[in-house]
Amino acid sequence: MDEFSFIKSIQPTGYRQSSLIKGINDDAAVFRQTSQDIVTSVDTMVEEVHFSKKTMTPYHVGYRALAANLSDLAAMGSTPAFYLVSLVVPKGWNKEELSELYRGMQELSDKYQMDLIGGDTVSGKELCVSITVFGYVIKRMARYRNSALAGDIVFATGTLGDARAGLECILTGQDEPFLMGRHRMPSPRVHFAEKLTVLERVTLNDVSDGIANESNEIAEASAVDLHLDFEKVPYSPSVATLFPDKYEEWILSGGEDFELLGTVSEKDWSKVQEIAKQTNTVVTPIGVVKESVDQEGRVYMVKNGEKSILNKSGYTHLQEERD
Ligand SMILES: Nc1ncnc2c1ncn2[C@@H]1O[C@H](COP(=O)(O)OP(=O)(O)OP(=O)(O)O)[C@@H](O)[C@H]1O
Ligand SMILES: Cc1ncc(C[n+]2csc(CCOP(=O)(O)O)c2C)c(N)n1
Ligand SMILES: [Mg+2]
Ligand SMILES: [Mg+2]
Ligand SMILES: [Mg+2]
Repeated sequence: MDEFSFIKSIQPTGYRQSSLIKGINDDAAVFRQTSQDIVTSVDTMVEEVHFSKKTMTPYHVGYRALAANLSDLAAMGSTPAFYLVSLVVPKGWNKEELSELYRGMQELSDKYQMDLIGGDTVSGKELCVSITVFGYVIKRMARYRNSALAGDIVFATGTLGDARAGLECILTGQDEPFLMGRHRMPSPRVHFAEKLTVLERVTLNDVSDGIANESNEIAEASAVDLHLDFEKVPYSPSVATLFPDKYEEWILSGGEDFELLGTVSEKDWSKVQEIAKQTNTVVTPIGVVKESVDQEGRVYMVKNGEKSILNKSGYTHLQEERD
């Protein structure tokens, strides 16, 4: 297989998005949009950083790579439309493995009616999958991290810490299909976030690094303080049972759960609950937003009756170089 026969093999047979003018097979893709705002983002998965041959099959790599990008589109309240895939392929990856990687992406893109409209394929040392996504959102309705206000309820979707626990199960050979699935095939909260469009204001951030990070990003961007209650943070009982010494850390900073952390006014909380019900999403209130006296924006967490500052923590790329 060479670069060009590979590209031919992954070319879609048809496109779904009516705004697409030119897809794969020219120097670039073209789509036209006049009535909505366009949301775009890119996230990358690298072998030995985000996955290894031991932790994921090629199918999982494709699925997880697109899921992480869809999670950012969800965190902006947008509807997914297009994606482009940039691949660095090491020697030793065969055609079947690459087509499995695309099957993983396709499973999710079919679910959300997305079109694959381009990419790039080069050879290199480690497998690296970089996906660029585009989504649409009603004009001026994109959901930012800077819109939290004092009095808001802080909420989280799903359960936190599952992906980190799932990774541990995979690495240590414990057969826990649910947790392993949460690591390999996370569920971006696209439908839930889209439906929140009916709300005047909601603050959203997706949980890629862990709520210790993401809550601080909301607090800083909005210049408010978030007061979280540790006892309310949702997690799967099996995580606590299997990893009694680790689960408290993992639910705050395990990362890779691709759930949503948000804030919304108290008056709209019942609507959020209703939308959660409609979209089969579990949503849990975990704290409140208060004014920040010095506008710095901090996160406080009450645990065992004691309140302390919750600092950013979790996985940070480039850490060694900085130390
Ligand atoms: N190399 C880069 N060049 C330009 N902008 C970047 C680069 N890396 C990150 N950014 C920008 O920095 C901001 C934060 O990016 P970050 O990747 O932390 O967000 P995220 O995708 O939500 O988190 P994660 O990568 O953990 O999923 C985004 O606006 C992103 O586009
Ligand atoms: C084999 C293997 N080792 C370690 C990890 C853990 N890990 C890698 S990146 C990341 C944070 C999110 O990264 P990003 O900021 O790029 O979204 C975490 C928690 C893994 N998934 N696989
Ligand atoms: Mg990113
Ligand atoms: Mg994000
Ligand atoms: Mg991201």
